[in-house]
Amino acid sequence: MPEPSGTSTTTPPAGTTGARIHLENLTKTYPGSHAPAVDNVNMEVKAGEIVIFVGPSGCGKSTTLKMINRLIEPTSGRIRIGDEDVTDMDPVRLRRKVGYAIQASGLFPHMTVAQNIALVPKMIGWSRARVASRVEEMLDLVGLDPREFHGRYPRQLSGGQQQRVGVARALAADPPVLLMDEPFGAVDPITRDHLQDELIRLQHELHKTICFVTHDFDEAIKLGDRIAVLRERSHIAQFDTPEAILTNPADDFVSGFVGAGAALKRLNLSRVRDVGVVDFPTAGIDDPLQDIFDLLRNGSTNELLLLDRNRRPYKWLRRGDLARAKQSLARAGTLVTDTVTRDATLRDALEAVLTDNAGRVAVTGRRGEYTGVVDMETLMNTVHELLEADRLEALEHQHQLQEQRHRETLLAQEGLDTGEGGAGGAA
Ligand SMILES: Nc1ncnc2c1ncn2[C@@H]1O[C@H](COP(=O)(O)OP(=O)(O)OP(=O)(O)O)[C@@H](O)[C@H]1O
Repeated sequence: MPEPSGTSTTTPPAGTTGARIHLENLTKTYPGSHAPAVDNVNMEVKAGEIVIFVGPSGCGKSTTLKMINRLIEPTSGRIRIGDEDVTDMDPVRLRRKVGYAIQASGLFPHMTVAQNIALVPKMIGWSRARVASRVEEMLDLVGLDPREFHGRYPRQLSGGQQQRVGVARALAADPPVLLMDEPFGAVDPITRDHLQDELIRLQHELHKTICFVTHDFDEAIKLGDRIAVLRERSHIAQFDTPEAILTNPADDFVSGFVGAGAALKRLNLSRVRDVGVVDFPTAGIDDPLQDIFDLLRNGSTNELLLLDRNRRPYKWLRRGDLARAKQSLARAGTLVTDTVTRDATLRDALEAVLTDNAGRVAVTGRRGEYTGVVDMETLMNTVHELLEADRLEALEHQHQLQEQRHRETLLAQEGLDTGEGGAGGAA
């Protein structure tokens, strides 16, 4: 279960979960073009999964995405959402089913945050009261305090906050499907990382079906349940899990996309919650000084983590720091500068651990409260295990391919056609 929400309501919205998307022979030829921009795409996105479209610039990612909510009308082919053929559906009705988030500029600058979020619910005729409460609920969901952000204009928000509002707006009418077109393309790398973590957290709560376009393969690995690597005209080069694409790229085109450093990229596929988060001795900032002294002097530990009044990690305190403490902890210890959540990737955790002097990082819950610690040793062991498992899987796959080829050769010698095709990836 997700941890409770931070600001007001604590129960996640009992909302609509995802619906299957089915693209059948979907084609778009822009007026005046000879060749199609998207050519005969067939793809099934399962209910509740995140599928990422990656591929070179101009290969047709956005066109494919925008045909799903008919911002671009297909030239031919069909789109199904759930059991319904939406190819000819009234676009206003369709947009009730499909939320859409783009880069921050997608917010209307002359409308407040609340007005931006209320847009689609109003358009589809929700009552004023229902819209108002939905706006509050959505702001809360994306981690913005409704009291503070309700009446602000987009220009009064940071890039990351604008992006959160964009996601809130896309989800406001509770659509089963969410389309995201490079939503985090315009923010700095750190904010981007946080927004990605937020999306993962949201998805744990909401289980929407999400199609997400990005240029960034690392982002694809981090967010995708499956990745569609597209070549020109949206032809599917490989459509598979991040693990499969990293360990068994279908061809040179896909390998080129995976790029160097597959081992490091592998770290983006596992999360802190998948490794052993260990307990660490802690004390509260208001605990009697003597108790803290005693714990460090007599206990089995020579270091502890001091928590603030909200149980957030505050300082690392070593036995040697006590000499400087005198009657107060104000000047003793080392401030905690970095923490990770349980949804952070191992890559984020490794980075935090590498920049920490003592080689560990505190893990926090939704409201920043302490939940444990990850250290270098745990990370190293996990990474070795992961890479070894990948290696064995790749060997097994190679072995299977060799056997298949061998079988085909034998059958061909017997004069029989096997009819087995190559190793395709498309659904
Ligand atoms: N409105 C349009 N009229 C004509 N051609 C278009 C139009 N929009 C896109 N195209 C062309 O269609 C092809 C696919 O464009 P699309 O924007 O879908 O690609 P993309 O993969 O999303 O690109 P990028 O990664 O650069 O955003 C490109 O060759 C583009 O020039």
